[in-house]
Amino acid sequence: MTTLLSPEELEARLRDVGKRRYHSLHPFHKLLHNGQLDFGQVQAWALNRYYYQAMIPVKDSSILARMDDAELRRIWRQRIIDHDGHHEGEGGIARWLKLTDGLGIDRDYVTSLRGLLPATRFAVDAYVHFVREKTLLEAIASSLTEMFSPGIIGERVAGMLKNYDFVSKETLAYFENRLTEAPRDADFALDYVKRNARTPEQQEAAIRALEFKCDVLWVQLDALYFAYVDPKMAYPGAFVPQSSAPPARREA
Ligand SMILES: O=C(O)c1cc(C(=O)O)c2c(n1)C(=O)C(=O)c1cc(C(=O)O)[nH]c1-2
Repeated sequence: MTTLLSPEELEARLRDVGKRRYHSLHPFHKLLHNGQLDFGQVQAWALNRYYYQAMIPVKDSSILARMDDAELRRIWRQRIIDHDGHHEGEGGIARWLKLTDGLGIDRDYVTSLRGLLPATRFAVDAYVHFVREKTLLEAIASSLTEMFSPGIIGERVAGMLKNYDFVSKETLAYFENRLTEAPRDADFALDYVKRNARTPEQQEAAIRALEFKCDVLWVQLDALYFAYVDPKMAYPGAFVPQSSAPPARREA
């Protein structure tokens, strides 16, 4: 890219990345939302995604540490609070564990990360390394997938509630907060990128950063697909579903 885009043109290019590459397009998500996965496959999704959730505040702490402007830090630190909460048992990570609890996976097993697919670990770690190694502009731009997340979250919650009797509004509560947090975070990050990508090279780098992040999300679903939907081989040590159906519900 050699010409400087207007802020509006840059925004259009960034939105176009989502239209082409966001993980809403991945076949695994279509199966998840349309009720075409069995219980064990949904468990595998929740267990692997726990690592993404757990590392988001680590990633945001790295970004925060690179900000030399107190005003910026005051805004960015809210993301860490959203995921960690102020106290034990609060925040997004705790809410994600309510989902894995609801799906009957032992908490210690989830948080031990012993059942993770290797590609989940590598993809998530790549995101953390990216924000440490690239420019602050690229680090912030890489969070812009959140521009697209309210759409997929709405689709996911409605689809899962309709199609799986082993999930409930309570177990999916994680996503409710994201519907307000994600647009707030994405609006701020988009405004930052539009104001601070002032050369064609910086604009190109911001677009590439968002593409990279789409890849981080996409390969996590590739890994789930090849391990649990169309397995050609077992992943040594990874979580093995015990059953394709949830255990029978006991009457209270
Ligand atoms: O459910 C989803 O599809 C989805 C997508 C994304 C995203 O697009 O990166 C995030 C989340 N959820 C999410 O819950 C979350 O906390 C989050 C933080 C970030 C980020 O890059 O800082 N993305 C996302």
